Amino acid sequence: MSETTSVSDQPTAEPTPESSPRHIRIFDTTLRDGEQSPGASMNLSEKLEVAAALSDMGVDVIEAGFPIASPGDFEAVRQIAQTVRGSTICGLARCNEKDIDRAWEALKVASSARIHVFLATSAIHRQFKLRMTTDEIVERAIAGVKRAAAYCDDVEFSPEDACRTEHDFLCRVVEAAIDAGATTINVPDTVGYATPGEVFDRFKMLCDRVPNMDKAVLSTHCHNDLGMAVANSMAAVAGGAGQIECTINGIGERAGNAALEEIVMAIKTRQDYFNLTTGIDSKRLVPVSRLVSKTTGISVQRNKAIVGRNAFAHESGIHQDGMLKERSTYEIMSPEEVGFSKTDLVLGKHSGRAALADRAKQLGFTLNGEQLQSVFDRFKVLADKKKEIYDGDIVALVQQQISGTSATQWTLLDYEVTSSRDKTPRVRVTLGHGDQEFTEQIEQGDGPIDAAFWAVEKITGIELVCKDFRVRSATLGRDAIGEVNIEVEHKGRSYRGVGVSTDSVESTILAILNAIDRIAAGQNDPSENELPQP
Ligand SMILES: CC(=O)SCCNC(=O)CCNC(=O)[C@H](O)C(C)(C)COP(=O)(O)OP(=O)(O)OC[C@H]1O[C@@H](n2cnc3c(N)ncnc32)[C@H](O)[C@@H]1OP(=O)(O)O
Ligand SMILES: CC(C)C(=O)C(=O)O
Ligand SMILES: [Mg+2]
Repeated sequence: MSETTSVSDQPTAEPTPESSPRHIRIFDTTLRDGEQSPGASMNLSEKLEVAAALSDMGVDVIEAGFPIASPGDFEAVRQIAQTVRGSTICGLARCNEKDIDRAWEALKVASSARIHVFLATSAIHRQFKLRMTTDEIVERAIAGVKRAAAYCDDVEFSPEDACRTEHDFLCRVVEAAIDAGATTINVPDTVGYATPGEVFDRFKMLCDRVPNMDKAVLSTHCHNDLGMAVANSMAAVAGGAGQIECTINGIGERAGNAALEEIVMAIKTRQDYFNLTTGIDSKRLVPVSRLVSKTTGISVQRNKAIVGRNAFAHESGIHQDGMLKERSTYEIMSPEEVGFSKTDLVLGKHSGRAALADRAKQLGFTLNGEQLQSVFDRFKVLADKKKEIYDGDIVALVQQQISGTSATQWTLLDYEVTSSRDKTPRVRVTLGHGDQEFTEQIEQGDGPIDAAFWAVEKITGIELVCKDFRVRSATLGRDAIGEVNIEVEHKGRSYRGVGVSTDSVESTILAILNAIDRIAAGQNDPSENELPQP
């Protein structure tokens, strides 16, 4: 590395912003649009818990529901308005008297309340859904905003489907809504159709063309039908928006809304580029994500940005090696920043020695080069069989190494077992000894384990009396490692053996071979062979 380069240097964004960052309001609509996700309905106490968590996290505005929708929604908005402090509480209303009156009825107890009035403006919605002319839409929008403004001074107006609305008409409606008292103008991409370039142009167009645009905050509300909700939200901000509407985990109607955690971390991580800030405590993102997932029953996909289980997990050896040397090689933000406890170096078939040695060390084992190589070779064989390697797997592999199995003179090359309820088990075992191979196939014994004993005895010519046989699961999961511990008697002396594998027959054969190695080495005191604890 050259003297002038620091490890924390990221590629420089152009141009480098010099002014102080612009604050972006975070408007969370998990409890309203998020709840519109099929199957995501929440009950009153769940909504209260989520609202409190959102407020604690620093959300500026919480859209708590759509009070006219049902008595339950009304009560949830009312109780959230009554109990949650620190955030503005908002309720949604169509552009009609009943909706707006009902919304205010629920919101009036809030210390800071907002009525959010919406009316679609696009030609498709005007013609087919509302069956209204452009003049009627403007008139209705004005009347709705005025009614809301008579109740409270914080009124948001959304021209629904704004991103498919003709520019001229959108400007006309927005100007009229601001004149009528709207303090926030939300420009939704209701059907997730827009692209970032188009969103930027539309917001810029509104800033340039609507004469009273400076009297209201512009807001963005993007849906994720084409997977562009977050990118579109950021484009809106670049075009002049000061508020972003989003939901935890990106839940919402159809493919969902822009994900709050992604927006917040994009702003935080790329402050060098965007020069923006939010009031969100990013350490709350993972806990709140978990809460919403548990409450709605909508699980978070493993590879979900920021809050997914894999978001800070690295499995590849090359990445893990880089991470162990310097974390910024493969992490653009720290897991602790978003509320995870730590980076997860997952051991699996793509891992290398550096990560294996590191994990063994964390588990209390310091391996020398030879030991590491031996454990690594068996680790790779195991990793080919198992999807995930748990800490218990590593402990078992290292213990096997320390207890001397690697020095075996007999090695298991192959085996095949056939067993059924009524028939005598059949086992074929192939062992290696030096550069020789020996295969024995027998049909004998009470079960596959017994048959394995017979086959190994036959090949090695060493007679064994099994005094103790224990199998325990050394790890978790259905594909857990089975650790077999045996005590055998040979010529009046006792010997122990241990074997580990995901297959209990294989663990048994490995344990027998381990005991046979001890017989050959004269290690007949079982107490000496006890496995060291990590
Ligand atoms: C883009 C969005 O996310 S908008 C919010 C969507 N969320 C929801 O719809 C969830 C809650 N909704 C509900 O519980 C119900 O739809 C209710 C209670 C609001 C209304 O129920 P209903 O009175 O039975 O009406 P329904 O839902 O069948 O149809 C909607 C009506 O509202 C009208 N409407 C739709 N948007 C608006 C609006 N912004 N302003 C005024 N009227 C509107 C429609 O034209 C239709 O009227 P019509 O029956 O005269 O044709
Ligand atoms: C109510 C409005 C803002 C909405 O959810 C949308 O247009 O997607
Ligand atoms: Mg929406």
